[in-house]
Amino acid sequence: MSEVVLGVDLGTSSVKISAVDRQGNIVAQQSYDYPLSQPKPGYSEQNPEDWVNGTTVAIVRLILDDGIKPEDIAGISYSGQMHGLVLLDDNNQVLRPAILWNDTRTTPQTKEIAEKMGQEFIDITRNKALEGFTLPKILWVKENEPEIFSQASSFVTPKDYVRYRMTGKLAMEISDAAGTVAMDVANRTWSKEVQEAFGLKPEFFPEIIEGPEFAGTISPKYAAFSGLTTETKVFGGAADNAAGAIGSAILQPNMVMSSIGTSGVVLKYEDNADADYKGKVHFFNHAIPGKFYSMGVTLAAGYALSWFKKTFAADEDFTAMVESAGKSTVGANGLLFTPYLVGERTPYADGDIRASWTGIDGTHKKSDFVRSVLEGIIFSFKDIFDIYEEAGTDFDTVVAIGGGAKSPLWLQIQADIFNKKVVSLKNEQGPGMGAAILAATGLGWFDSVQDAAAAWNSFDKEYLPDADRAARYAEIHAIYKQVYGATAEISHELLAFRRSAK
Ligand SMILES: Nc1ncnc2c1ncn2[C@@H]1O[C@H](COP(=O)(O)OP(=O)(O)O)[C@@H](O)[C@H]1O
Ligand SMILES: O=C(CO)[C@@H](O)[C@H](O)COP(=O)(O)O
Repeated sequence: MSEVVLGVDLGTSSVKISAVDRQGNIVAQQSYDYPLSQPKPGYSEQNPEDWVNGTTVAIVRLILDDGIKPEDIAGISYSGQMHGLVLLDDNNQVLRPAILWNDTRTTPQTKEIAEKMGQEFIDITRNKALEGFTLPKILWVKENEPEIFSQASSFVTPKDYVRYRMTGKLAMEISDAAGTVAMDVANRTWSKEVQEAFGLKPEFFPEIIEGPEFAGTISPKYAAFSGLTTETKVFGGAADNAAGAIGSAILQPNMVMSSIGTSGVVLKYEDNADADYKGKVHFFNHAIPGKFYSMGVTLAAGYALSWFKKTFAADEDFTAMVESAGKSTVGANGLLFTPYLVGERTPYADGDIRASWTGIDGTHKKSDFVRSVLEGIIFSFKDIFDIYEEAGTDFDTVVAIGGGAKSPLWLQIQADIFNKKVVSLKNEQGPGMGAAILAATGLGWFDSVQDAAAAWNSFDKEYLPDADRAARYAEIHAIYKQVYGATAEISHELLAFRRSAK
């Protein structure tokens, strides 16, 4: 077999590794699931050791089951779930479970940041301090677990931790560093203002590296553990959404990415740091050196569908359950679902909002409920599209990626609700492909990330909007938009009631 690169996509539900040859073909793929721990309402944690073990099992299977020769693996890079806090001691030992991107315990810390730094925080980090970002998590540990924080000497985000375990070298790649909201995004450095305002030492912040930058080789210890050789070169990688954008060739402002993973994301490529969305969407450094991207996030997208399946259709096949929505109608016969199962980010930065069904009728069938979930998730994406449209941005093509892009019915629902052309990839592994592209660029197989993304681009089927369905969806989306305001107070009271339970 010829040379390959490995793209390691460290998601929230599983790690998926794609072996990609020099022509951009995925020659083998392996994945490994790991659990999510939700010990209290709003909490979401994982054990970093599960990421390392899952990654290692998938690599071992690529070697033993798929016949990938270790000496043919020229390079490895990563895509990683963003914002998770992995706190490390002096010896780089993990001090507590990682606090993830969808953990919303940090509302007091987000208020503290806003009160202390106000507009200056948004001007520097280009983001509002939201619950999911890493800085509020750091402050939460500092305030709530001082004995643990006193032992902390550094921190990293999830895929940067896995890369550390594979190479022995600690660093943070820039698109994930931006997602900590402790960076001066336009100047591409850690922000001294943020460090001083919150009493965090500069040494606490690891070195920042670029997406395609060489980060080391596989360490002898990890080679013995995994079967890899110490010749394999390792490169920085990207935050999963930046990697997804690279893997789906979102390289021009007329295209957006729609990703349905555990979270949901609408992402736009930004050539420079000029755009000003006033903190309504996130704005981060890209893993393409010198570039940026903006995005809005639905906290529970694929998660909402998986929750529905686990709770109401545990014995059904996933694909069959999703396709049963075809028996319902546009608008699920008047049943509306909002997907705020773990709070929301965009457009409502509200960690305490919760999901709802409105309009349940005695005639509704299970297929209506499935369809309402699929539609509610996409209505929430449409809210993000509306922010971009209000800001005067225009685009004509949506590239759909993530586990949710496996369903043709859901892709058509996206086209009809967005009223735009939706394009799928030959393989929905956008982030894994993005990670492979960063390794290929780092190895010098291509002159730039853009060249690699264009060469390995694998657009597949197009889904065009139907004018009648799009018009019906526009009517229902206008009703959907009223649900947040109408349910927020009740939702907050219910959560307070739940939290007060002994
Ligand atoms: N056959 C399917 N049709 C539609 N959606 C699916 C299907 N299988 C899985 N999914 C959705 O894909 C999501 C996982 O996507 P993935 O991109 O793997 O997430 P992550 O990167 O967060 O681990 C699940 O939460 C699930 O809702
Ligand atoms: O918090 C965000 C982006 O800001 C999430 O998109 C995470 O990056 C997790 O991604 P998935 O596991 O859903 O791919």
